[in-house]
Amino acid sequence: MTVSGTGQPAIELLNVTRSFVTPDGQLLTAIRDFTMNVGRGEFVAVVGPTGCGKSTTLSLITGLAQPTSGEVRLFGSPVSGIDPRIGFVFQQDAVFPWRSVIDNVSAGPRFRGLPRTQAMDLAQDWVKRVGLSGFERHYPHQLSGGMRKRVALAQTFINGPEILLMDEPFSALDVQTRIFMQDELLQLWETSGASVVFVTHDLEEAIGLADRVIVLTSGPATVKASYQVPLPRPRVLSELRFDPQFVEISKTIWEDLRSEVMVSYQRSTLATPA
Ligand SMILES: Nc1ncnc2c1ncn2[C@@H]1O[C@H](COP(=O)(O)OP(=O)(O)OP(=O)(O)O)[C@@H](O)[C@H]1O
Repeated sequence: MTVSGTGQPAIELLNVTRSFVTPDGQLLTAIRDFTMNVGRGEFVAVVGPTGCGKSTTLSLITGLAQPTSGEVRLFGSPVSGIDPRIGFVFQQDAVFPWRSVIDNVSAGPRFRGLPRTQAMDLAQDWVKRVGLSGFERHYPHQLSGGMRKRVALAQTFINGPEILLMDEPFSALDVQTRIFMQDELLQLWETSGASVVFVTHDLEEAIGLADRVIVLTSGPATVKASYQVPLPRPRVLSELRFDPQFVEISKTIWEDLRSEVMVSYQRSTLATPA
């Protein structure tokens, strides 16, 4: 599945800088001279200190934000507007609270114009794939956090995204549920062929899931280092954390990440009023 570094990349950020004017009129540069690419079918995790510019990077890929300078390309063409080939999963569940599970999962195909019966059949299949058979008529408030996340995954994968952007999708879940969801994500992704950018604060999660881990500097974000993860697939995250190779890679990347986290922490401490 992984085609890291081969062929035309799915995503390219070329010397991208993105600045904002803050509410008090200051110019804030969130990312600077940022260059990275994601191969077709590659799973890339992005880690960096809090507030360094990870979400800004994702919004540039979506086309929701434009670079101040530099260029963002998808499959070799400049990003222009929202691209239907992109799917998103965020920390907050993007499920419709007033719709049942099956209606949530079928929403994408229905919006795309698929006839109701076909959309429902497809949704039924995805509900089954994410282990929610029997819960089709439940509403989001009747589900656990993990189940709602499964709905969000089905809702996204049903549209066959070529690019999947994930912004701390599992961070609100308890630790055990998170590990199961990570395993489920890998199973769904491995048959999808999607190119993934997965933003997380959790280094173990990044290494367990990804083909490559990109470490960002404390803001303004730029790419500090990129690590290939040589762990074989298929992977089972619930077992992987005790693998000596996994522990070794974690130590190496943490050495790099720690110094950036320290810079970020010291800045936030200095910024705190006495
Ligand atoms: N629309 C905006 N206007 C002004 N500043 C912004 C805007 N969006 C982001 N920023 C600033 O840009 C910087 C990077 O924000 P971003 O959300 O990309 O970081 P992050 O790494 O995703 O953060 P976290 O780790 O907390 O999720 C922050 O200082 C943030 O306050």
